[in-house]
Order: sequence, then C-alpha cells, then structure tokens
Amino acid sequence: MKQRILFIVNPISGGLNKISIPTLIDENLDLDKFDAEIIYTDFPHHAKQLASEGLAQNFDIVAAVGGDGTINEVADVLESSGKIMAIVPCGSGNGLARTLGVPLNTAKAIARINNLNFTAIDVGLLNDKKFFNMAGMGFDAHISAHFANSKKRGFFGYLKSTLKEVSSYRPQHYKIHIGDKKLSVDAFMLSLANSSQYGNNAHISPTASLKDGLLDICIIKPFPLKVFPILGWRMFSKTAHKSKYVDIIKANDFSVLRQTDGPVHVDGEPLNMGETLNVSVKKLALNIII
Ligand SMILES: Nc1ncnc2c1ncn2[C@@H]1O[C@H](COP(=O)(O)OP(=O)(O)OP(=O)(O)O)[C@@H](O)[C@H]1O
Repeated sequence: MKQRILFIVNPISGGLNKISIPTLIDENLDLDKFDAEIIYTDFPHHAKQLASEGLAQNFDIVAAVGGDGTINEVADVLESSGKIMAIVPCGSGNGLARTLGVPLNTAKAIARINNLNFTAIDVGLLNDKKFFNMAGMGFDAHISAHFANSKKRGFFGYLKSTLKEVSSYRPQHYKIHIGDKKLSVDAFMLSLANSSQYGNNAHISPTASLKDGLLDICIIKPFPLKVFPILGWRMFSKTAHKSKYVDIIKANDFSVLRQTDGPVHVDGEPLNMGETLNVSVKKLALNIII
C-alpha cells in the first residue's frame, strides 16, 4: 500500500521562489511508493493548522517545505504522534536540516524521502513553546524580532540586522537554576541549543546532540566589540566552545530568571515571554527523515 505524504509549502521562506516544487516532487518522489498532496501556507502560523488537518486526515508523512520556522510549526503537531516528518529545506538558515544532513538541494531532499530512513530527535520546551533546533534570549531574540519585521530574508538579511544592532545591544543579567545549582550571569545572549547551529553553519555549540536528551545552555558573556568578528569566525569554524567568552552547560530541566519580561525566540521565531522561563526536554519525541 502507498504511503500518503502531505507537503506543506511556505511560499515566503528563505526569499526563494517555490513555483517549481510540484514539478520537483513529480520528478523526484517515487510515485509507486507515495501518494503526494501539496498545500501552501497563506499566513504566519498556518503551517501548524495545516499539519493538524493532515494528521486528522491520517497522512503517514508530513513534509515541511521551508525554514526552521515552518519546521517548528509542523513538528509541533507531529511530535509524539508516531507519524514521520520530512524536511525540504527552503529557509534562510536551515539549521535543523543542515544538522541532520538533509541535502539543501530541493530535488535531492525530496529524493531522500523515498528510502523512508528516519530517526528520532529530542524536543525542547521553553515554557509551553516547543523547539527543535534552537531557542534563546538576549541578542539572538532581539535579532529575530528585528528580522521578522525586515523585508529582506536569507543569510544577508540576518547579517545586515546583526551588524546594525550589535554595537548598541546591552548584555542582560540572568539567574539559572539547574536542580540545586544556582548560577548568576551577565550575558550578551543565552542560547538553548538542541542542534549545534543557528543555521548557515553558524555553530554556537559544536558538541550539541539532537539525541542526548539534553540541551546545551550557551552563555555568551559580555565581550569587547572588537572580539565580535572573532566570535563569528569561531562559530563558522566550530570552535565557539573554546572561546573564553562562551560557557556551555548541558542540562535537561532548568529555569532561567530574567530581570524583565521581553523577547525570546524559538527556532528563530520571536515571541514575548515573562521573567521566568522553564526549560525541559522530551527525549527522542520527533520522528524525522534524514
Ligand atoms: N503565506 C505566508 N505569508 C507570510 N508569512 C508566512 C506565510 N507562511 C508562513 N509564514 C511565516 O514565515 C515565517 C518564516 O518562515 P521560515 O522560518 O520557514 O523561513 P525563514 O525564516 O526564511 O528560514 P529559517 O527559519 O531557516 O531562517 C514564519 O514565521 C511563518 O509563520
């Protein structure tokens, strides 16, 4: 019997044209094995609604065609469902796809689905919000909020927002409680890494694993502005963990207390949350094709 697969396409992700997606599916998906349907998102957060409807219609596989934000919405519905998710990376950063080794080439990513080779990965929870790649607060949340309002997507959109904001952003104070352990830190940003990278091969936590039941709490301490390019280079050369401005702690259940409420991001999508953030992990809760 054929597997039923639903492709949910975000037409604006990555600033890329998605017009060729139906043809690429026809040409690269094994249609002897799969019955495919394609549906497009019409507005932000529509992918979550479409994935819920796909689950109710008993699709075996739901594929997110987009970036980490689209993946987040689809995975939010599929985790713990026993169904399988696929990724066709068409985002600006494609952090999760890159970590999982899913080809960035659309035709090759679609062809990867044919062998149905999937694995289970961890799911992070920041208060009630699930994340699959990376969440955080501080400068990266500030940039996510900025980027969400920017018309320019893609890697250069991120770069432009980052360079514009880095000199004026002020570090914040955080208290981190992990069991009996209490830490008090000033941080430029505090990233919660399920995978090792934000996207675009910028690895904030090179030793993070999607399967260890743990998140990497990456504390980027205040640094002189002249160090910023070196920290950037460290991310791209997978040596961020060796910087004296970076501390990494692995944990699966902890809380972060901030001085004020404000922005956070989950998989690059900005949100506002309160002063207290409770963080946990659902181990190996999402089945995903690699
Ligand atoms: N039809 C649409 N019109 C406007 N926004 C949409 C539409 N469909 C989805 N969105 C929103 O687009 C945003 C960006 O999607 P996504 O994260 O997949 O791409 P990206 O930001 O370009 O890539 P990445 O997350 O990999 O950097 C999400 O917030 C999503 O809710």
